[in-house]
Amino acid sequence: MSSFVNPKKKRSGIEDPLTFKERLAALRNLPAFFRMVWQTSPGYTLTNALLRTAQSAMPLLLLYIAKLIIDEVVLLSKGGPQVSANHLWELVALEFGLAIISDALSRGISMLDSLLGDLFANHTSIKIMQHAAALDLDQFEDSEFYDKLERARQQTVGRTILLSQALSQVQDLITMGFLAAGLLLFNPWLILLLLLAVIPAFLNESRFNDLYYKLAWGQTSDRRELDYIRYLGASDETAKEVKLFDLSHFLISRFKVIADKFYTDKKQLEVRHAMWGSVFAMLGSAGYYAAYIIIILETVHGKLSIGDLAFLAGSFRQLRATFQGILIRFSSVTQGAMYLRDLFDFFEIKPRMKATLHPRPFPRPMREGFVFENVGFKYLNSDKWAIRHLSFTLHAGEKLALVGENGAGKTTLVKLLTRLYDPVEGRILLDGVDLREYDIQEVRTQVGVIFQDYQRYQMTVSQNIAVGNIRENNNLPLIENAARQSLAAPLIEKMTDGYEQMLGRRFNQGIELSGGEWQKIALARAYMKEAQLLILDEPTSALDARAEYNVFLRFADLTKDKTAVLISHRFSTVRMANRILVLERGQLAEIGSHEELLAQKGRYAELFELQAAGYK
Ligand SMILES: Nc1ncnc2c1ncn2[C@@H]1O[C@H](COP(=O)(O)OP(=O)(O)OP(=O)(O)O)[C@@H](O)[C@H]1O
Repeated sequence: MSSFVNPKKKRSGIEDPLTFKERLAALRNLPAFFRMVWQTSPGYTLTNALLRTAQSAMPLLLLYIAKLIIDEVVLLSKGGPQVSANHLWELVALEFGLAIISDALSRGISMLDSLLGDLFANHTSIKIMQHAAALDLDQFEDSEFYDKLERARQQTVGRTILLSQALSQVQDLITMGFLAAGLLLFNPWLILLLLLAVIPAFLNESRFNDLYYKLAWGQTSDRRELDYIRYLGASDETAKEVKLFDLSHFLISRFKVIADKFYTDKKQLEVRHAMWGSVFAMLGSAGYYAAYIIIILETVHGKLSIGDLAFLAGSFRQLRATFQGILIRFSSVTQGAMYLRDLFDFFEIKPRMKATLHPRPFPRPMREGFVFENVGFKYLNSDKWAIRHLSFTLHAGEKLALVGENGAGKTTLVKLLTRLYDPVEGRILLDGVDLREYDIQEVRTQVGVIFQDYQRYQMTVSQNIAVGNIRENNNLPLIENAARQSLAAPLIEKMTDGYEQMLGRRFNQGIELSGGEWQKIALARAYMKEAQLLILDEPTSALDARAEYNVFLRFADLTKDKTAVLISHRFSTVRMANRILVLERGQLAEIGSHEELLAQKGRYAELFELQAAGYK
């Protein structure tokens, strides 16, 4: 299979620099987000909301009780022996009780945030995997779709932070409501002063939020390069070449250039932010002290008690601090809310391949085989036909080899046979009925295929083989049998842990295999189920010539009564097939047996001679 990396289209969503208004609009994603959180665990969500509401009343209650205590102390200090201190101690006990409750609430809230966050990340990851599995293969090849999936996937863990931040934001707003109500009751003018103290600071913070965001946005592609260099410079997959080509100096100096530029830009902004931030903080403090002076004067003139003074000054201070907390959190909450859009967009993508309402069962046994009728296919992201005007029959029981130069369309043909894609033009018939009429799951069960770019699962040997028929995951005799058939058994028997041997270097005690060894293991997957059509798309390219020959001899033997398609660039293998189909730029060039095609002296004969000459 050959596919080029597409030049990235303009990436949607988050990467465009958004205005402040647009960022506010992103908050509209939050209700849907909270619905998802609710679905994750209604019990935890409700408890969390209740605890947070209770907690948001605490600052006001504590301040008010402190006021009552101060007033009571003043009264007692002035009063004679007839004044009882009982009430004072009741109040102190009440404050003590509230302080304990408030601590317990905080603990409960952070515990629930953390648990709910974990559950949410798991729930979302599962939803993403389920949704991705339901989509079509060609959707994964659309770069915009892929970006969405990538971001949705990366963001699941980040969203747990959003959860606690968004909840804290709501909680702080309620706290502010309570405190503001307290202030309003005593002196409405103080609210005006408060607004004066915080609004300029808010506007300043928003402006800097925007500047930070724009800076980060402008650096997106450099940042990706930085991540890429970091990966190249320190990863198991690249270590070999980095050493041999002595790339580390080159990579480090490139990294330094970009990273230093980031640092300088960020530093400039940080310094400006710190300067303006202090100016507006001063303004805020001036507002606070103006209010404080008013309260002090009113107290001196006897309009307010000492307790009122403490209460009002405390409320004012706390209101300002809470508001600043909201400001600081604001940018990360909106940023998080914008990423949510990617997640929701991803969930809204629907599969395009239509399932029939009344699917037919796969014929058992297949009688006629597959007929391609003028089949044409082009990939979603390409204007070029990968296959066009293709008509031929794959008879039941036949062994057909596909031959053609790189990019001729061999893998595409296989993908059409397995219904990873549907033809754009023409149709494929199975026993006279359009392949689309059959149950897609049945097609996938009855057709066994091993692609050239098969996955190397970083799992045990037995799991690596069982993926060919994962329902038989625990059926060791079947797995061992498959390994014997693909000629992988002798290799596995030499491993320390045999079938339980972990493969790949990612996990503890995993061992790395050679390309050919991996292929033998992957080939065993083909023998895990009783498929009627078996397809090997060049999964033997890393085997040496003798091993490939043996594998195909065995394959021909084991598929005696089955239909088989094989793709190989080695003609010694290809000639074992009953018929050979030569593809040229997506079209059928020749079809026939090895002898017939040689006699025709066409494309096949030319390619065959070319390879034979190489061995002379
Ligand atoms: N996912 C894809 N998206 C877009 N174009 C693709 C994709 N996969 C393949 N193509 C294009 O379709 C054409 C046929 O590719 P295909 O992989 O079927 O060739 P092939 O004969 O299997 O090649 P090879 O021998 O190199 O494996 C090529 O021009 C290729 O660039």
